[in-house]
Amino acid sequence: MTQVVAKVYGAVSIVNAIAVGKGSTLGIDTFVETTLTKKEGKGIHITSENKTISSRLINKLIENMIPKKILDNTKLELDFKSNIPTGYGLKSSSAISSAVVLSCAKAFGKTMSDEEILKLGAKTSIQTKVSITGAYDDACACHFGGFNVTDNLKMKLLHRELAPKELQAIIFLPKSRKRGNLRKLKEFKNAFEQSWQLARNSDYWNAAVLNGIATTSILNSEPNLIMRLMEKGALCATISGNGPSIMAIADRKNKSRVQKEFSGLDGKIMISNINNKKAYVHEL
Ligand SMILES: Nc1ncnc2c1ncn2[C@@H]1O[C@H](COP(=O)(O)OP(=O)(O)O)[C@@H](O)[C@H]1O
Ligand SMILES: O=C(O)C1=C[C@@H](OP(=O)(O)O)[C@@H](O)[C@H](O)C1
Repeated sequence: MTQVVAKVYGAVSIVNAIAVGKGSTLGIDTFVETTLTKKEGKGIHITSENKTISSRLINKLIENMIPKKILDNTKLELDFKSNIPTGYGLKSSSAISSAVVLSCAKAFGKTMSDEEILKLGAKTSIQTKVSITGAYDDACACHFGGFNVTDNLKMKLLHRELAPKELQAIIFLPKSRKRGNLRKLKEFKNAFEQSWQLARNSDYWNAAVLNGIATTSILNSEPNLIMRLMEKGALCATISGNGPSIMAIADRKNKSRVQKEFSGLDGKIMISNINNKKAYVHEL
């Protein structure tokens, strides 16, 4: 029996990649932890906090990695612990993908580069329709932490750098989980291209504000909220990913004022530190 544990962190968006195929992201210290047990036998059994779940994404990742002949003679048990809310734009799917690939590679003695791990996750997310572009931007931030700037269509990480670790992400999770019409994002390519160019030049806060004004306007959210958060001293504010979460980055001095802006709204508030740590895996 082999047992391995992989831990991968969460992230927020700076620039949504759907419109122009290029994105930017920032690591935060939410996480997904996978414990993989490999035994003699057959079948894949997935649990999340001890409840059985089914996941096409996870099954497909394993199928894409491990030859059928080997899988037919191996029993795999994967248990997930996660504090990343799923389906809010906070990168749970990218974190899960990296955690599965990292743990399978370790358990089966497969040497994979970071790029191979990330590309496999991105390709599988397109294959299973979990993402549109492959979300290579999200995958990089979950895997490496810090700021990341990517070309998702080429699956290339163009730049990454550490982020100021004293800052915090203040994240609002609206009670209504409705997401807007994503096809509309492509009608405003110019705004996203400009926003990505700012991120490419390491001007992340302006990039995120422009992304925030564009995404809130297009996805029927509240552009005014972005302005109000900025007035309260946020360094930036935007919808994260396709939403519906809204994130603001602030220093500790302005955190409470920014947080208060969310407190009258219907939903939950989450505070997270910035993450610059890389994902990791080890054998138990
Ligand atoms: N804990 C989990 N267990 C299994 N699958 C998960 C888990 N978390 C996320 N996923 C996968 O990720 C998808 C959510 O992806 P998406 O809608 O892009 O939101 P997010 O921004 O959280 O990544 C889920 O539908 C599921 O396929
Ligand atoms: O489907 C995709 O390719 C993407 C989905 C969005 O993220 P979420 O899945 O977190 O909403 C977006 O931010 C990312 O740049 C690309």
